[in-house]
Amino acid sequence: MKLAMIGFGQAGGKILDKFIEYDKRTNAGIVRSAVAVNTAKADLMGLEHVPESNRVLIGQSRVKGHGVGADNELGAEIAEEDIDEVQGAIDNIPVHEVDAFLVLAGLGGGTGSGGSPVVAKHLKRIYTEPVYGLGVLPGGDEGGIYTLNAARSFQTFVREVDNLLVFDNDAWRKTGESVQGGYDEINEEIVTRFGILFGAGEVDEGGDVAESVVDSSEIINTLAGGGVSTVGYAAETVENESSSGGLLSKFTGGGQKQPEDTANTTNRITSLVRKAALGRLTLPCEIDGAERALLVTAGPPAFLNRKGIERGRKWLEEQTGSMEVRGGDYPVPGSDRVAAVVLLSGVTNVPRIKELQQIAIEAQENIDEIRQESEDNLQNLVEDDDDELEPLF
Ligand SMILES: Nc1nc2c(ncn2[C@@H]2O[C@H](COP(=O)(O)OP(=O)(O)OP(=O)(O)O)[C@@H](O)[C@H]2O)c(=O)[nH]1
Repeated sequence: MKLAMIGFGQAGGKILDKFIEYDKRTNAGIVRSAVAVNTAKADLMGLEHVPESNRVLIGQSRVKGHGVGADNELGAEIAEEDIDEVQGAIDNIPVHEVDAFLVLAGLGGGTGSGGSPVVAKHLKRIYTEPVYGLGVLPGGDEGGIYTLNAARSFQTFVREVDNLLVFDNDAWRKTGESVQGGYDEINEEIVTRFGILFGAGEVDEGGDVAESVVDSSEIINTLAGGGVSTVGYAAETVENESSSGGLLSKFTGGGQKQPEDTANTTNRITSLVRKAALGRLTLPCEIDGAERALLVTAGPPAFLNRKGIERGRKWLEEQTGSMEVRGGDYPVPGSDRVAAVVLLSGVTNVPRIKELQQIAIEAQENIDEIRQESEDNLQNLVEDDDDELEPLF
């Protein structure tokens, strides 16, 4: 499926950069256009793959290219004020060639957290293509302001997009390591999962057509209906004689596909599907209650089969309780891996989201209290002033 990606803020830009690199490396053909937006000039200059002409610096008159310092209200204000500059870059996207927009951002900071919902709303008003979000939640060790920003931005972002795909940094940091230490690895995890998912709908017509190739409309239908989505992934290395790599193949007569035992193929796929759905999800949650799901099995065509997908799909239906579970192949002839990617859409039983919502409610109550307090103080001041004025007359 072809996407127009808009990376907002530092995290959004870096993940976008990684997506382009993945696209070049794997020939997946998912990034049709890429635009990076930021209030910090240094972050835009640090990007490697986003074309320079598609890097948009906003808020120059307000923050002079230095970022908004985790102030997401300022991030949102600037995005609104400078939306024409963002639109200027989007105008260069051949929108008739894309299947959807994907707005990427870290929700804990200021620029991406505040700006991404603003841009998503704008895109939805102008274009008929679906607008998805890829929102990154902060690590628990990053401090209160990041959590509060994420709590507020999450609520707005999920409302503005057609579906919010979520990645939780907190669930992915290694024990004893802060998130900051491992962004490169984390970003690689993000693009692998979402790359296979979106790449599945982008198989060349002339290429290897497997028994049931995933179509981009199946991805769109799984994401339709809104809400929050999470993705699971599991992979296993296989001895693919036709894999492009491996000097050994020259000597062993590589290129001849070894017919695999069908039962083996089916069993491998079934267990990969279980590992993907029950292992670490991009946003950890209970999988029962997911409204819709999509299963993609990727790998060399000789290692994919319809029976494996059918079994995996049935198992997912039982586990999620959903009647809308789609599934299909993503043939990658040169690969030496078989992978299962499970997209769970419309998930409701998510502890991290409940925690964030609670934080947002408490913050809102505190804000009301603070406002009330300052109004009372103001009133007292006025009354005090009145008291002081009276004796004069
Ligand atoms: N997964 C991932 N998360 C990141 C990365 N960089 C930053 N983050 C997360 O994103 C949040 C901070 O957002 P940034 O994107 O750095 O901030 P910003 O949107 O540029 O906003 P300001 O710096 O405040 O102007 C934090 O919660 C980080 O955990 C990254 O490369 N990968």
